[in-house]
Amino acid sequence: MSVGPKDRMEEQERIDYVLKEIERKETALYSKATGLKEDVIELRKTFWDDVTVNLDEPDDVIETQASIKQQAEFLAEKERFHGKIGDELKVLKRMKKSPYFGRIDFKEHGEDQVEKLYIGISSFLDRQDEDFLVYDWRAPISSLYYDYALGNASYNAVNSAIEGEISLKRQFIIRDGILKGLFDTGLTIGDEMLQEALGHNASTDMKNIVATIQKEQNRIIREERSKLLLVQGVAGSGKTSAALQRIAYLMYRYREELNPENVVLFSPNPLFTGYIRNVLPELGEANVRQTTFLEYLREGIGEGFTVESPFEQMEYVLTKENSDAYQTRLSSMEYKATLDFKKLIDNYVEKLRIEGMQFKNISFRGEILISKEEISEYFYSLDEAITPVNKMEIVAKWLQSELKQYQRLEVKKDWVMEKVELLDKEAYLKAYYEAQKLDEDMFVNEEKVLRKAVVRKMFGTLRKQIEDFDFVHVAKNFRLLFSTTRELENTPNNWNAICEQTIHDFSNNHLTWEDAAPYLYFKGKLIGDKQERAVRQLLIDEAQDYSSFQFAFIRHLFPYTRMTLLGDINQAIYVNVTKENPLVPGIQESEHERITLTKSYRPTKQITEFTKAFAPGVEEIEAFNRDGAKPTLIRLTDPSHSSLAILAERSAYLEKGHEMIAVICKTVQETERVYKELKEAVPVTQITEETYGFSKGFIVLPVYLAKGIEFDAVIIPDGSSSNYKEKDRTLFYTACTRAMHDLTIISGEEPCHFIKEAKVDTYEMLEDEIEKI
Ligand SMILES: Nc1ncnc2c1ncn2[C@@H]1O[C@H](COP(=O)(O)OP(=O)(O)OP(=O)(O)O)[C@@H](O)[C@H]1O
Repeated sequence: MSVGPKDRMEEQERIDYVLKEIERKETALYSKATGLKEDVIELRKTFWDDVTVNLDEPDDVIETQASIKQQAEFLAEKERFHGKIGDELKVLKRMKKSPYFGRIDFKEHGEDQVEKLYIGISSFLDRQDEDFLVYDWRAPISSLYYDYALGNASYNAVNSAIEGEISLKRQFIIRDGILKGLFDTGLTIGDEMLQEALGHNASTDMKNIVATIQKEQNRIIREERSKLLLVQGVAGSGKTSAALQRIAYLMYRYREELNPENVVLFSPNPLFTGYIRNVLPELGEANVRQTTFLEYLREGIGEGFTVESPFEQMEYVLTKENSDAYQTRLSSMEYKATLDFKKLIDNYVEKLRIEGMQFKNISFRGEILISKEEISEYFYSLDEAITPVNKMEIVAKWLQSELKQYQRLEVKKDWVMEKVELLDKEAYLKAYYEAQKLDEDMFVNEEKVLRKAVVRKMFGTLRKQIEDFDFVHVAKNFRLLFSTTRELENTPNNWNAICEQTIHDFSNNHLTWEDAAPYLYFKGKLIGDKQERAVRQLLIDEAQDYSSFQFAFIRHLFPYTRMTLLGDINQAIYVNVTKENPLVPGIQESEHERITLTKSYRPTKQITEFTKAFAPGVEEIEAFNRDGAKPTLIRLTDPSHSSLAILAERSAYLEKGHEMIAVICKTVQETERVYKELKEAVPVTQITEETYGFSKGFIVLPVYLAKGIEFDAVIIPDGSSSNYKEKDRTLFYTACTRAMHDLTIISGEEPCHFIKEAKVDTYEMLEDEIEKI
């Protein structure tokens, strides 16, 4: 459909009009904000003037408290209001650049008038606050824009479906208030806009996609019925984008009930967390709780252990094939990823209800006050039917009261007076005033009070230990699981060897990644865990990398939470976790909705056509129709020329205008080697597990840190058959699909067999070109 100059002029006039209205609103808000700011400053200055302070009688104290509270609330309300205006102003500032991106003309059945609906990042009303000049993209009516072509259409209003007809669907590219592009389309969202969105250079910050959300992605964003939403999507199909717009949608839809703290997003690594941090603020929403599962586990496990990261586990798998313990470790990983292992833990906890629970002595100044045997005796004297967690609560109460007795005895001992001198000034004064209040001999009292103060302070640590259930020897109990449960049914053949290996790691206070979630789960079974009851929505990106055990544990931790799992089985890079992953089609899950995305938007058509030949899965992969050069394979007779080849490709890509060029390696070992060689020649950044952000330029990183991220061009420095074997298929596929515009694979004479699976006309081959230079 063609758009004429008249349409263009009319649309620009409307943009100008809306911009003027935005500016008017902005001015009004600014003056309101300035007034409020002055009020807040004044209120802070004169806070105490309006508070009646009288502490003579208990009644007066209560009245004073009420008065302070009232004044504080008044101030907080003003500050909140000021903050809200600030947020509104931020949105208006963004709207001034591009007030909207879409328009649909919709005639509701039974109405005479066609309504022109303009859709942008936020709603904007006219000056009478009556008509919408712009509709928020998340408003129910805006779903028309994403879900329908021209013709019959409907959307869900409060209680019913509104039916009608769309007679026009128009898309705008507006930059700094100027109309740069205008397309009418009969399709859902036209190709032109997508071409424009995807044709840009890659960025260090992810962009929002609200202007070009596709119908399938819109389903993910707006799905509200299911408790569990499973999204399997091929590389670059917009899973992360949909997840973030979904959060923005839910925050809008449930703005009365949902705060940023009620939503948690698990992402694969800190670099990725940094990469997506701007999407929600750009849409006018605050960032929700974002963390990695590793961080979450480390926090729960505490400081007693070093916890291996999934990346360290991965590096082990990829580089330690020759170590003696390798096979045992692999089967340990496999088994500990399963629900069988969870069952084993559950059975073991059941056994501990009857016997064998390990405790720690409660000691004070080198002397055992309450022995572990006494604690055990008390524990097992309680009714067997009570769960261990509830029993621990009872034991803790008992210990606190026992402690009180010891505290009383301790006060009279000689050592106490020596410690009195070490009391800080505040504690000393407190004790002194307390003594003064007692109606007896001041001198005698002072010593008594000071003694008590010293002992109370020193017993404080013990009380805290009991409060934290630190009288239970969780680590020893877990370790004993591996020495008392030998040769069980359903355990792997080499269970004994696995047990020895686990005990060895444990004795060094080290938890492998495969043990981390099981240990925390076990800990929770004994002393209770931090169930996240306030969390309403949990989104897990790269969900293909979680094991069945980890999922079961997450469900246990988030009992009242709706979950969205997004991932790609093709990119499951961790060993043995995929078998029972809920993303695998056919895996039984109750009350769930499954959405599959098959179109890949990130890479050019040429890259997708090449990579889909060796994609590990069986599902269809459809390329988005964006043109680029075919991927290049550079075969070297002398592999030591690899750096030269990388540098030549880098120069060519810079010349093409690429700003983010990544050399993606298989392992950290390879990354370090390549980085060392390259940094002698050009500025280059190495990305490690601790990297929280990166700038544009030339970077080197292992594939598992590139998960979820994209680059203008990707160079794979060693795609030889000696480096990538069949078991590395998902790694190789993940590395290749990070490229938006260009992909180069360098190999020795024998490229990995995945490349041979691709048709020869899907890539360019250069042989010995570099060597000729
Ligand atoms: N509807 C869309 N409009 C514009 N851009 C889109 C759209 N969908 C996806 N993209 C772009 O495609 C790229 C890939 O998206 P995203 O990272 O969300 O995909 P993904 O499925 O999470 O990828 P992967 O699994 O490979 O990490 C991003 O640049 C994103 O902005």
